[in-house]
Amino acid sequence: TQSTRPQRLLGAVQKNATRGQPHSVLKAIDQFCTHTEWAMNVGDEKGCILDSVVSEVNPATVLELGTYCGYSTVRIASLLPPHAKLITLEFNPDFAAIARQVIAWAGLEDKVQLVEGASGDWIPKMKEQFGITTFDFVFLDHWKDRYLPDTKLMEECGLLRKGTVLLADNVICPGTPDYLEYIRNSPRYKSQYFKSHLEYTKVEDGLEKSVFQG
Ligand SMILES: Nc1ncnc2c1ncn2CCCCCNC(=O)c1cc(-c2ccc(F)cc2)cc(O)c1O
Ligand SMILES: [Mg+2]
Repeated sequence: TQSTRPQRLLGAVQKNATRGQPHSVLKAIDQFCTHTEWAMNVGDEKGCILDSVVSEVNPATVLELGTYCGYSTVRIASLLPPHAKLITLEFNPDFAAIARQVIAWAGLEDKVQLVEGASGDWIPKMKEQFGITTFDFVFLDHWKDRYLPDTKLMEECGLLRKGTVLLADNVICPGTPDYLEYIRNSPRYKSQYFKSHLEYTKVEDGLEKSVFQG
């Protein structure tokens, strides 16, 4: 039977990366996606911007919306302080199964809790299920038409505090126009656009960093 792209990506990690070395996992995925098959990981160019924002925030609690194969999960978790926790939500069980193995290969399973399900269902349950009061950092990389409703949902559920940083992928390509309009015009956020390119291409894309003002 035919393998899927995530299965082929995992194979490239197991073949070319060293267990317990997150940077080698990222390098293996980026090489696979550059030379063999494009895949919708945040990639190395936007990944460096992600790294700088995560390092600046130094978060104890992280929420990632949209795990896919776990590339950005590994990227973020490898920068977290010892007792920090990253919760990542993935809707697609096949993607989640691959991501678990990629995260394990990087040796980061103790910092990561991968939850299968839709963001809209899980965001209201974060406090009771995981003992989270608020998130220090949120990476939005799931369905582009869920960025806005889920941000409003996080506000309503009291998951954001003064200073929480939201970082949104793909605000240009595929694009999240309603989210950008809201977040850039809301007095409750201070936003900044980081111009970059769609992973592994020359197409323009970028990340929007927004700080919740409380
Ligand atoms: N927990 C949850 N709740 C709701 N939805 C959930 C979810 N967990 C997952 N999903 C469902 C997300 C599915 C993947 C989202 N990402 C994308 O759709 C995406 C697409 C491109 C792209 C760009 C140009 C092209 F020509 C083609 C594709 C690039 C990217 O960086 C992308 O992140
Ligand atoms: Mg993305």
